[in-house]
Amino acid sequence: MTTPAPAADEPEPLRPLLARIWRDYLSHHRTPLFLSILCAAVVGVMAATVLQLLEPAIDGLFLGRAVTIWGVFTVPPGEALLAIPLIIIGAGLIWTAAALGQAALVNRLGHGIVGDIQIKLFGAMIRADLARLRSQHSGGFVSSVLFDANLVREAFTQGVVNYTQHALTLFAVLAYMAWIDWRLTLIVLLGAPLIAFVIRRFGKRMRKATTGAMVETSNLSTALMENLDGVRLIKIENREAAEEARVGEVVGRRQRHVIKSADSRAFAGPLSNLMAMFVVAAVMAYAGWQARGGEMSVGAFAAYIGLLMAAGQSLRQVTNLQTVMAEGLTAARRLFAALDIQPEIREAPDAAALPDGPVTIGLDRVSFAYAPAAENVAPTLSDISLTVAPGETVALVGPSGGGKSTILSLLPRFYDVTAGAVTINGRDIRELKLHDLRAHIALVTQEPFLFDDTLAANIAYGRPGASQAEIEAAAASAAAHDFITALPEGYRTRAGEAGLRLSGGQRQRIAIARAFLKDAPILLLDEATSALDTESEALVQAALDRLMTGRATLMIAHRLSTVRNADRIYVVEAGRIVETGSHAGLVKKGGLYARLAKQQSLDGDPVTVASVA
Ligand SMILES: Nc1ncnc2c1ncn2[C@@H]1O[C@H](COP(=O)(O)OP(=O)(O)OP(=O)(O)O)[C@@H](O)[C@H]1O
Repeated sequence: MTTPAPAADEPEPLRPLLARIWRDYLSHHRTPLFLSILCAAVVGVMAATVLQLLEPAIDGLFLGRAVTIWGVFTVPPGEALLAIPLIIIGAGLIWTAAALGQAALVNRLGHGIVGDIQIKLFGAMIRADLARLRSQHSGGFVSSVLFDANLVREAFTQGVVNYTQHALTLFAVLAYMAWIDWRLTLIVLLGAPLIAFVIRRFGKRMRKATTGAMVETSNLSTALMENLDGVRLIKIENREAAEEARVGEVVGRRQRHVIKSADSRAFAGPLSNLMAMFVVAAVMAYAGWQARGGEMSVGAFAAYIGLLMAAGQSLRQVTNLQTVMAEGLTAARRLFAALDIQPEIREAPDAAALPDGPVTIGLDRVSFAYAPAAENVAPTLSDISLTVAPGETVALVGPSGGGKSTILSLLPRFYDVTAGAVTINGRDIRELKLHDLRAHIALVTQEPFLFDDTLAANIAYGRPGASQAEIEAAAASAAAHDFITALPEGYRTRAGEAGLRLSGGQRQRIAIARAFLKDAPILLLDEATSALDTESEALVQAALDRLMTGRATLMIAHRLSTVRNADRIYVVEAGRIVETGSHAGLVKKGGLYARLAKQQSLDGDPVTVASVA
């Protein structure tokens, strides 16, 4: 239920990670990236440049001296009143244009990258092996797609673009400061590592806290989804308050991490400010003492202090970036780890096409285990052999947990066999194109899944280009047309999570219509009628009988009444086939099947052993 915490302290392979972010995401957007860095550079330099104007402004405007602007233009005393405001407006316009350009470019780039990551992540998730998807709660994926991708964006915007801006501001400010008084600047530079040290310490704490918050966000998303999925159970067991408390705990844990991280971020500011104030005080004392001796003008003094404050600000930003970067890189590591897991069920490079037409299915001495073989643990399936020819219906029956559903899931390669082979027309399915294999199979399960889309789209899910006439013909064959047309919006009625709630039998008939439309030569039925009442079952069974005609059908049924007409019945117990034959033959044999049939007749099942025998 909980997502394993990414190890916060394990060494980060930073270079390959950054190289990959560059290769996979940034390098596709070189021009906007270059432009945004250029804009950031202009913003950075402008911030320092405007501050530097303080010196000529004060000296020119208040003291009426001739001043030199940026060491280049000399302004006579009478013109400073006009020149300096005009220069400030000019610099302000450039600054603003660059800042606007930077924001627009970074927003597009950053969110574009988030989109790229989200699409890639979803692609990897939907192509992942069923075994892997089953082993992880979907809440973890949701939180990764929604939140982790954004952390990477923040690292990019803050890290790449803001870093450039603040680093350049810092560099330009220090250069101006050195230009005004290099000795003083040297003293200031000696104080800088102290501020950096304080900020780094907080950064480390913050990084730890944000890693924790990331894990708890994923747990929260899991808890929320689980509660929505299990809402009926929660209500019937009166567990609302208990669930509230459980989610409250996760929220609380997440909150603690988030507060710690926010505290570190917030405390680092004032504390480094305090340090900066010490430096400013020292500079004031020294500069004031120098000014007395006439070695520093008032303007230069004011500009120096202004620049010093700006330097403190930029230094704080630059040092703070490492926390954002650490956060983003931790998220990137998680994302890349998820993206890098290659599905084990893959198509062979020289996979053969499977032509359309009837097929024969075979299982040839198949063994299978969900987990890697361990001592003293029997595999889920052992030595299973069976065949289904075109037009034949073969049934799997047996006690719960025997392995029937597992056999079915081997055919579309949801899992691959551990030993033996599943074949189609005598050819191992691992040698076939995966797309062709699955295109040859229609699957109808006990609880068919409907998307939150129209009924027409749900029926045509396996054949998106199907015409309305084809959809209606399939629905008619599945005994679904009449109930669909009786709905106010007919085929345009929305079904699925937020749409119309259909009865079990109706959903089943939509699934059968889907299978009719797919018109695949292999039909897999996994307890397709066991959830239905007798009346629904009769309708669905009639539809299924029509669907099975001419196809190779492998079906699982708990109610033996539904397998009575099967060409062959395989009785599966503890992963092995223990009996094979027709209904009548197996009843006569007096083995496990006969016992099951007897049990069901005692339970009032409509088919009794006597009625068949
Ligand atoms: N995804 C899975 N991972 C690990 N073990 C599994 C998985 N699915 C099923 N099993 C195990 O494999 C065995 C066979 O299960 P399977 O669902 O194939 O039986 P079944 O005969 O279809 O049962 P039922 O009639 O109750 O549906 C069971 O012991 C089950 O616990």
